Amino acid sequence: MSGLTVRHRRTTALDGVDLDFGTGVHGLLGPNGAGKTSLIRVLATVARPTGGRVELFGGDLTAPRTLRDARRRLGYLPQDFGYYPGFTVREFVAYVAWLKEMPADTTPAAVERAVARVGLADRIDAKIRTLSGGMVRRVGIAQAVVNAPQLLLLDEPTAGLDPEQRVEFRSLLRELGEEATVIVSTHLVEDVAAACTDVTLIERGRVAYRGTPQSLAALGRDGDESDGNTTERGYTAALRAHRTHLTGGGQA
Ligand SMILES: Nc1ncnc2c1ncn2[C@@H]1O[C@H](COP(=O)(O)OP(=O)(O)OP(=O)(O)O)[C@@H](O)[C@H]1O
Repeated sequence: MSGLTVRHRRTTALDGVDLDFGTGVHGLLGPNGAGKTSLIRVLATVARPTGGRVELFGGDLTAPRTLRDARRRLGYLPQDFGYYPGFTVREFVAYVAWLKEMPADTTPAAVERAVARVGLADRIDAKIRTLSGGMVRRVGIAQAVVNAPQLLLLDEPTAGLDPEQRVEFRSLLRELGEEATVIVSTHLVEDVAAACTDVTLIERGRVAYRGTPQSLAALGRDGDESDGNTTERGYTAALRAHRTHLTGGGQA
């Protein structure tokens, strides 16, 4: 994407963002309201940019053919994902597969595979309304991966997962990132450190930092240990540097 701009009335959510993403797990970090969701929504083709250019799978997103092709090839877990509580897990994931125009003959096996990947095989025929919040979140991840997407967009996927599930989920992320482009927004710096191949820090609609989790951690290596781990301190240092830069140096 180049010059990507998203405005909501008078708020500028993204302000001329240039980024490209290849295979791997890309973490999007940033404070509340930084613009992470706006970025993911554009890539998921559910929001139209106000300005700039976005290419997905080699085509410009404004072309109807690219748009339709992209929708089949991507997986998306929104922050608040809508589902039908009366559907079973199997029915819901199969419904999403149908929306993505997956071939009917391969759908049942793909649904079972996706549900097994998130550790819900034993609840596949349970109605979603009977599941816990963390399990519903995992159904959200299953529906996002059912079509083995080449681009997987996850907005706060670890919210509501317990620590054990988070650890399992990170290993699923690493596995998915071996073959696909995975973009994951999170507030949890530890998710980034554990699962991401690179990290992009968004602040006030701009890219404040991009690098590996290791290089982000290096920024926080010299800090006070009572101020969190090195990645958290690196995050704070990168944000601070960006804010200083925005205000013309030294006055922030
Ligand atoms: N539909 C909307 N209408 C008006 N303003 C919006 C809308 N969606 C987002 N915004 C504003 O755009 C900015 C960026 O929001 P966005 O949701 O992209 O941030 P975020 O980084 O995902 O935040 P969070 O971590 O809180 O989810 C914020 O100032 C937000 O208030």
